[in-house]
Amino acid sequence: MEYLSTRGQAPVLKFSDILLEGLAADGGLYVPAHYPHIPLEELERLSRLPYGELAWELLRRYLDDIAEDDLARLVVRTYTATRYPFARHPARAARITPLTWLEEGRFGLLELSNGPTLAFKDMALQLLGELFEYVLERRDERLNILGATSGDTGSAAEYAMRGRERVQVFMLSPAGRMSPFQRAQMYSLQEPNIHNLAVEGTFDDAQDIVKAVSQDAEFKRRHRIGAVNSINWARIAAQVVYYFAGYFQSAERVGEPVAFAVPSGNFGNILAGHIARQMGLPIGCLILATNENDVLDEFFRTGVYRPRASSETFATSSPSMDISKASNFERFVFDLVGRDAEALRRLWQALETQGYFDLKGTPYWARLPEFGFVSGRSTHADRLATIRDVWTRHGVLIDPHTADAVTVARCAGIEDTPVVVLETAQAAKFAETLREAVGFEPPRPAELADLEQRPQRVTRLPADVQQVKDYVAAHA
Ligand SMILES: Cc1ncc(COP(=O)(O)O)c(C=O)c1O
Ligand SMILES: N[C@@H](CCOP(=O)(O)O)C(=O)O
Repeated sequence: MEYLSTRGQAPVLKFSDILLEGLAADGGLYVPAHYPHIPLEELERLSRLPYGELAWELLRRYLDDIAEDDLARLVVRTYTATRYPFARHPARAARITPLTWLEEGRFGLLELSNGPTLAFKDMALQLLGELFEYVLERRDERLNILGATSGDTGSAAEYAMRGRERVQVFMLSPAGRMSPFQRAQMYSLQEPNIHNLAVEGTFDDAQDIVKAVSQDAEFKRRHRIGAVNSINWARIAAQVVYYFAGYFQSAERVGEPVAFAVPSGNFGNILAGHIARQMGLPIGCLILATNENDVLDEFFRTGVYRPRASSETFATSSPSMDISKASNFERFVFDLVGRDAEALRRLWQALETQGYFDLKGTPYWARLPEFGFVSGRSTHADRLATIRDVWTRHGVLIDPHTADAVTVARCAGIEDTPVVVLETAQAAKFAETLREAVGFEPPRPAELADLEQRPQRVTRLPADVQQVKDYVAAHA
């Protein structure tokens, strides 16, 4: 498989190169030259495989410059119940992403947050840890990973990379905008290859810094800068797998449509659903849910994409989705404009010069229904009411991000297909909001009982590209 940049002005590369490259040299994001199509009879066969084998079958189509046997070994050893032990019902942990029906056959939760950091980011990042080590060892290279987090990517990346000899992680997090549990997960890590930098700003500021540093070609080359955010295509590829796993658990028959509801911020999670759909998975529709930071909902309702400034980005009770500039949206728009890199560049130029683009009235907007998106937003009051309702009626505790998707999915009025909500984090990460909703704190795994009491290690920095570069240069 060849990979090209959405902006069309960077070299075409193979998978192992883009794994280490992260952001493309022209500022775009790497995408595969095509999405492999999986016919119905092949879907039937895949539906009978355990998660690890399913992952290998799908990933080998994208990661095709890694020897198939080696990839099988890396993938199968990643997707085990030992790495993803925290299933709602321990007997179902072997499924890796078990489905919990709230209404049998009609409305369910796909558990994606049973890994070490209790968020769906572990689904891809545990594999990325293995892939980085494999490729770096074969090339005898090292990598300095620069990442940005709104709360969950950071800990998942750090847990996956800690102690790995050839990798250092520099993770920017928005100071004061994550839950105490999320902060403690990252800042309590003491491994010398982990560097936590609390930036005075929002997630978008942090992500802008990551992109600015990555676009300084000389700095990137000198310090061998790589990415763990969904900038990195390997993240998206690994996330595609759980749509297949969720589909096979929920469809009455292979071939029948299923809708997926996805709590969204940086657009990586739902982009993976879009790709699964392009590959032939019978996804009826993709229900995109935002919190009060509703830039993406605005686009799907009006055709206007208007990223907002940090000063207009609210700190909400689903903090990991406090994002107003969705990085991966660029990959979707690339498909929407018929993979025309020049058209894509014109739209991103408009973002630079006028702060928005408007697709209403264009042929692109007319094509949008083909892609099956439905969208909606949720507020603090909605998420509290939903958490309370799901607990009272079903005895199931959900986290605030999942609650946003449940809220929006319930309003979407989909009656004719099962609806599967992606459960992106465990309630334990957001104790304060859960207490407000149901009156008690959610249980957590015994091994994390003292998490917030552990000593923390973090460096505070202003949201300034040069200061981040200086820090990386001094510690890389
Ligand atoms: C718990 C949780 N839910 C949902 C999201 C949104 O996912 P995405 O940024 O891929 O749209 C995030 C952050 O990425 C998250 O951490
Ligand atoms: N919500 C994320 C933000 C980063 O998204 P990513 O998927 O691009 O890594 C987080 O929790 O950090």
